[in-house]
Parts: sequence; C-alpha cells; structure tokens
Amino acid sequence: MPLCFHLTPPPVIPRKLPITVDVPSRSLTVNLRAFPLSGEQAAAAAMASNSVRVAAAQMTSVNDLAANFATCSRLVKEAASAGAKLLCLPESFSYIGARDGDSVKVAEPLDGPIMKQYCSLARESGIWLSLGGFQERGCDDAHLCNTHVIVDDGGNIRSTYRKIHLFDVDVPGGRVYKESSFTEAGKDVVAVDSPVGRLGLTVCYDLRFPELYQQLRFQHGAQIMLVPSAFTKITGEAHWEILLRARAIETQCYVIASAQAGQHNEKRESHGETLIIDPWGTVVGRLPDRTSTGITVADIDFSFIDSVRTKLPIAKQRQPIEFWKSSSL
Ligand SMILES: O=C(O)CNC(=O)[C@H](CS)NC(=O)CCC(=O)C(=O)O
Repeated sequence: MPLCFHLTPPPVIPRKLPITVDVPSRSLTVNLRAFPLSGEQAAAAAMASNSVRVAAAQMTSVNDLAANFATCSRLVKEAASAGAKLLCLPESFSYIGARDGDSVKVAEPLDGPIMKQYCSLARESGIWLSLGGFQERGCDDAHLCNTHVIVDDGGNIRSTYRKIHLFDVDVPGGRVYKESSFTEAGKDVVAVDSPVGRLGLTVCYDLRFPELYQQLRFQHGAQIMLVPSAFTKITGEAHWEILLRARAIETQCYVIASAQAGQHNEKRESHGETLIIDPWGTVVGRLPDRTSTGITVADIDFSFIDSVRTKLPIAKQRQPIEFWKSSSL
C-alpha cells in the first residue's frame, strides 16, 4: 500500500529516549524516562535490542592544549560510564587559537604527541573516538589539514578524512573567515566501519554540501553521518539544526553533530547546540543548554534505520540526474 501522509500518520517507530549528562556536575538529566543502568548493563541491553549507544560532546576549546585535553578526558570518561561505544568530539577539540596563525603553529603529524595522547585516552577508557577537526601538519609550515580522525577502543587510528570544503566566507554581520589561507583541502570521501555502524566522515562547513552526504550514503553505505563542528553564532542560529535534520532525512542516516560552544576568546564565539538526530529527522540527543560543556547520549537502532529506508524507498526511486554536467551557474 502506498504511503500517504495526508491520510495516515507517519510510521510510529518505538524509540529510546535521550539521556543528557552534564559535566562537571555529573548529574544525569534524564528526559522523560530514567535510565538507571550501569555502563555494562546498558551495553548488554542495547545489544539485545539491536541498538548501540553513542555519545556526542560539547565544549569550549581554548588556546591551551592541556586544558582542552583535561576537558576531553572528563567527557570521554562520562561517555564510557554511560555505556557509549563511540564518543564524538567537536572540530578543533584539542585547540582553538586566539590569533590568526596560532593553529598552524600547534599542528602535528598523526603520530605526534597530541594524537598519541588522545589514542591513549581511547584505549584507557575502552571507547571509540571521533576526533573531528584535528590540526594535522600539512605539506609546509604555513598549512595544516583539518582532519577527522577515527580511533578505536584499542587506541589505533582506523581512518582519517581531510575536510574537503573550506570555510572562506564573509559572514553577514560577522567576521571574514578564510580557512583556505592556512588549510589544505582534502579530496577523498571516507566512510569506515565501527561497532556503532558505518560512519560517514565530514567536518563542519561540509554540512552545506549535500552531494557529499549523498555519496556517503549511496556509494559508501554510511549509516551514521558525523559532523564535528565549530559553527559561527550567526550562521548557527539561522541554519545549524535545519541543515543537520535535512541531511538526516535525505540520507536516512543518524547524524551526530558535536559542537564547539560559546566564547573561546575575545574574537571568537561558536553556536554550540550539539545534536544527535535519527534517520526520521527527530532530534534524539541534545544538551539542556546550548553552550554548556557536557555530553548527550542516544541509542543507534539498526532496525529503525532499516524501517525508515523500507517505508520511504528513496534508494530505489532515485533518478540519474547528472547534476555536475547541468550546473553551469
Ligand atoms: O579554524 C578553526 O579553528 C577550526 N575551523 C573552523 O572553525 C571552521 C573553519 S574557520 N569553521 C567552519 O567551517 C564554520 C562553518 C560555519 O559556521 C557555517 O557553515 O556556517
């Protein structure tokens, strides 16, 4: 029978409700339903119900590598004890400079001391990490790559994606950004398997280019899109949640969008609003405060992904429109 949303309600699929964990108070802010499970119990329950728990972090990185690492360590431990198998940290988790050029100075190769520290953290806590927006040393001293690194629970780097779309924008009513002046653009589309499903790797401004997400879903089989970000306050207020929900709906994937939040220094403020969204477009994880430091967790339900994809069979109904040839404007 064809679906007709005017006459029949959209499919109602049982879902788990989000839990929000505040750091540093460590209090569990539970939305609607208590979740009094230990990490192990939660993981066992998730397996039994064909789902697995993920966490997304929100923080305000500053120009102090040690301070940011201390915050990330706390968030990683919170996520592990909440039973999450993957924690996603935001773009520039390890460092946000106060002056132009600062981030190039701290850039290191992937086998340098900074990334080693984060790999050890993943191993010690037994959790996978999405480290979006690491300042990876580029091909010369004046450039870095904005690299999204996936580390497994043994502390091994499983995958790297280098941000393709660079933020060269004169933000209306805000600053001028020219990310390409110090960043080398990536070229490769990257997806990788993990215990929480097949991850599509992107970073921040990539969010505005839906063709990347279409490729991740329809050519690389992604089930979860990761969008670690540092959206500006102005553009975030106008576009952030809408774009994320659109990407979730049109790819029928979960979207995990960890965000930099609040005031990093005199010149720079990020929108925040870390979100986890399900493949129906519903927000299933959100912190109580748009700019607080903390994590939100949600359960990835593989049968829910299948159910949405079966009910709205866009994968079968797509038509071979040759976009690139026809776009001449
Ligand atoms: O430079 C750093 O420290 C980290 N990188 C970023 O913050 C990047 C590049 S400047 N920011 C964005 O992509 C914001 C996108 C955005 O806000 C939008 O698309 O509206």
